[in-house]
Amino acid sequence: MAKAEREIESKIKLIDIVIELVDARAPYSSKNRTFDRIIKNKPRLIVMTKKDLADNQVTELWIDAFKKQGYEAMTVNLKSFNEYKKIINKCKLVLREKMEKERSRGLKPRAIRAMVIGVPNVGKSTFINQLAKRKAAVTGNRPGVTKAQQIIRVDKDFELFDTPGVLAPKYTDEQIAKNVALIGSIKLDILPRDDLFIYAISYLNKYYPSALKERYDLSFDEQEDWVLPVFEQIAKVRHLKKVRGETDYERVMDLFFKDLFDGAFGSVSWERPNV
Ligand SMILES: Nc1nc2c(ncn2[C@@H]2O[C@H](COP(=O)(O)OP(=O)(O)OP(=O)(O)O)[C@@H](O)[C@H]2O)c(=O)[nH]1
Repeated sequence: MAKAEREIESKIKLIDIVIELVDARAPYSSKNRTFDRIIKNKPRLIVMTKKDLADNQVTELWIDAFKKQGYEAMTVNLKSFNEYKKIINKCKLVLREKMEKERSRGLKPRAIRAMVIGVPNVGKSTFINQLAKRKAAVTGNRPGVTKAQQIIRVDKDFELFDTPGVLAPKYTDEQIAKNVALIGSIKLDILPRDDLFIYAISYLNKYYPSALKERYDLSFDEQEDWVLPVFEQIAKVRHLKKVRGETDYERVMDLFFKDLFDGAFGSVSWERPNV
């Protein structure tokens, strides 16, 4: 087992609940399934971040899908004031029965201890910093917690490790690599740019045709030979200069990806659950 995995595994033993952050725009692709092996049966809350950038209807489908798999799931916009509190409240709710049982057995009331995990760029630091800003992190000098391990005590009922568990997504699957690139979590150059461009345009045409129409006055039939006409149309609408009489395809792709990351197509989810 790799060092990062071993570290996460040893911390998991010390906590009551894992908060697994995934990106709402691609909740499957922005998960690393190694976490499942490490976490095993520990209570887990799946939090889909970046709710504001995703398609609400699709996010609702994902919440249902995760619940069907037996997970607690919710979505948040961590950029919205105080929304992180919903995560804490949900953790408390998920563990209410367990904590009540402990109390009824005569155990001393104690805070729930949680840990955040996720692949890069899903909002782990944003969430942890929001908690840390309000409360000083205290070095854990309790049993089982190493000196270097910092714990943020949010209130008397909730504590959080200040360092998240991070694992990179697995890019072995090309579809996962595409989705993770399209949500901006990895550099685009992991894949041939034109493949990614064609995939993204085709996906938008299928699921968000009005976004393409609005931005580029573009609509096309997948059955027809559409790729070159799409390049031409984007170049025309955006008044791109021709280079030696030819459309500058690289510039078209630059423009498209800039538009994409600037949110020009509105709220877009890049994957849907298999329902
Ligand atoms: N729009 C939006 N942006 C968010 C949200 N949550 C996080 N972000 C942004 O996403 C980017 C990545 O957030 P981080 O908190 O750095 O993510 P991380 O998981 O700690 O990333 P690593 O440090 O790479 O592991 C930042 O630009 C955040 O401002 C959200 O709910 N909505």
